[in-house]
Amino acid sequence: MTQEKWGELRLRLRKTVGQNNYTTWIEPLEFDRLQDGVATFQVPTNFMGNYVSQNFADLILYELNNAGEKVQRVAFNAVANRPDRPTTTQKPAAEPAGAEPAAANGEELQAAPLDPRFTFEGFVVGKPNELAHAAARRVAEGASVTFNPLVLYGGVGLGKTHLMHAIAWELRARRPDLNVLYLSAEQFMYRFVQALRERRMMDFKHLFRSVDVLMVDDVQFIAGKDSTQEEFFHTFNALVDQNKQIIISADRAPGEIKDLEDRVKSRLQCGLVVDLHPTDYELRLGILQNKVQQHSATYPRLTIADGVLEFLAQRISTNVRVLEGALTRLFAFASLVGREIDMDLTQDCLSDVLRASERKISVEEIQRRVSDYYNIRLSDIIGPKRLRSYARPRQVAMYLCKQLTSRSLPEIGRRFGGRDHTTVMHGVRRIEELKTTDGQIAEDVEILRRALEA
Ligand SMILES: Nc1ncnc2c1ncn2[C@@H]1O[C@H](COP(=O)(O)OP(=O)(O)OP(=O)(O)O)[C@@H](O)[C@H]1O
Repeated sequence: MTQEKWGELRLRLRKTVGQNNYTTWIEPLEFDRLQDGVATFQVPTNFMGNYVSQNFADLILYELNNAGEKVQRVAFNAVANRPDRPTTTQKPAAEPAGAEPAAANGEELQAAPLDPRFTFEGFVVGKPNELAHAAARRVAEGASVTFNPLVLYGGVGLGKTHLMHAIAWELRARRPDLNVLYLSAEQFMYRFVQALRERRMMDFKHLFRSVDVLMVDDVQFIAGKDSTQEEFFHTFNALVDQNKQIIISADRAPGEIKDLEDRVKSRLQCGLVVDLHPTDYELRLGILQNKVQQHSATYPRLTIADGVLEFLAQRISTNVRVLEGALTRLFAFASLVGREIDMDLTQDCLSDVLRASERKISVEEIQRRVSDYYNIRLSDIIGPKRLRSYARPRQVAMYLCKQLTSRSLPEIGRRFGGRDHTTVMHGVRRIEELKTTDGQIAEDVEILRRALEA
C-alpha cells in the first residue's frame, strides 16, 4: 500500500471516528509497511499503540480491506521501541527472570501520558468497585498521607489504570504544587536500565526520590526481575520514609504475585490493599450507558434501540475493555452503514465477541427451568398445545433462548417442536412488549434470567 492510499483511508476514518478521535489517535499513525498480511504502523508511544489497537484496529482493518488491500492483522510499533519489541494488542509479555531488556530511547522514558477520558467523572461506581473508588478518591484529595501505599488490584480491564489516571488528574488540579509521577512498572524498569547503562544512577535516584506522589501501574511486571525489584524496593522505602504517597496497581493481591520478593510483597501489604471485583450486571449496564453518552458526542445522529445495552451487559461479562470495544465497534459500523443500532445489527456486527463470551446455557436448560418455574411439564413447553397456561411460558422460554444463547430463530423454532421462525419471532416480541406493561411477566423473566446465569 502506498502512503497516498493510507492518506486517503485516513480521511475516510476521520468521518467514522469523528474529528477528536481522529486528531488524537489516527492522525499520528504513520504507515510503515504491509507484509505477509500484516499492516504495521508507527506510533509515538506504547500507550498509544495499545489504545489504538484496542479501540480502532477493527475499523482500520475493515477500511484497509474495503479499499482492496489484503490485510489480516494490523500492528502498532512504538517509535521508541526496538524493532523486535513491537506493540500489538497484547500487553508486553513478561521478560524471563533476569533477562532485562536494553533500554529504549526517547518518548518511552518520559512519564506516561494520562488518558483524558480516565477521570473520576468518567468512572462508574458500583458494588464491585466502590471500595477501590473511595480509597482512590481519598488519596486524590492530596491531604495528609493516611495509608501508604495504596494498592489497587484486580483482574484484566476492571479499571485499575482508569482509577490511577483519575487520581493523577485530580491531584494535578487540586495540588499543582505536588510533583506527581505516573508510570508503568515496565517504564520504571526501562528508566532504571537506561540509567545503569549510561552510568547515571545518581540522577535516577534523585529523580525518583524527589517526587511527592509516585504511581506505578502493573507492578507484577517486575516480578522475577531481580535488580529492578531491588531498586524499586529502595525507591519505595526512601519515599515512605519521607512520607510521600505511593500508589500501586497489580493484577492480583501482592501476596499472590509469583516471583515477587517477600520483602517487596510485605512492603506493598503495609498500606491499604483494595481489590476491584469482577463487574456485575448493574455495573456493566451503568458503564455502557455512560459510554453511550460519550459516543453520542461523536455520532450525534446514531440511535440505539431499547434492549441493546441490556443485552450486551448480560452477554459480555468478561471485562470492561471488551464491553467498550464492542460498543465502539457498534457505533463505527452503524455509522458506516447508516443504520440504527438494533438487535440485528448488534448480533451481526459482534457475532465473534458474543460467541467468545457465550455462556454455556442451552435451549434445553432454558426449557427445563421455565417449565419448573411455571409448574408445567417440559413436553407442554415443546408440544403443540395452545392453551394460554402453556403458550405464555413457551414464549418466555423462546425469549430467553433468543437473549441468552446464540441460536438463530429457525434453530430455536426447531427445538420447540419444529415451529416456524416467525412463531418464535412473534413470541419474542410479545414478551418484549409484556415486559413493559405487565410487571409479573417482567419479574418472571428477570428471576429466570438470573437463575440461568447463576
Ligand atoms: N467503572 C468503570 N467506569 C467506566 N469505565 C471503566 C470502568 N472500569 C473500567 N473501565 C474502562 O475499561 C477500560 C479498561 O480499564 P483499565 O485500563 O483501567 O483496566 P485495568 O484494570 O488497568 O486493566 P489491565 O489489567 O489490563 O491493566 C478502560 O477504558 C476504562 O475506562
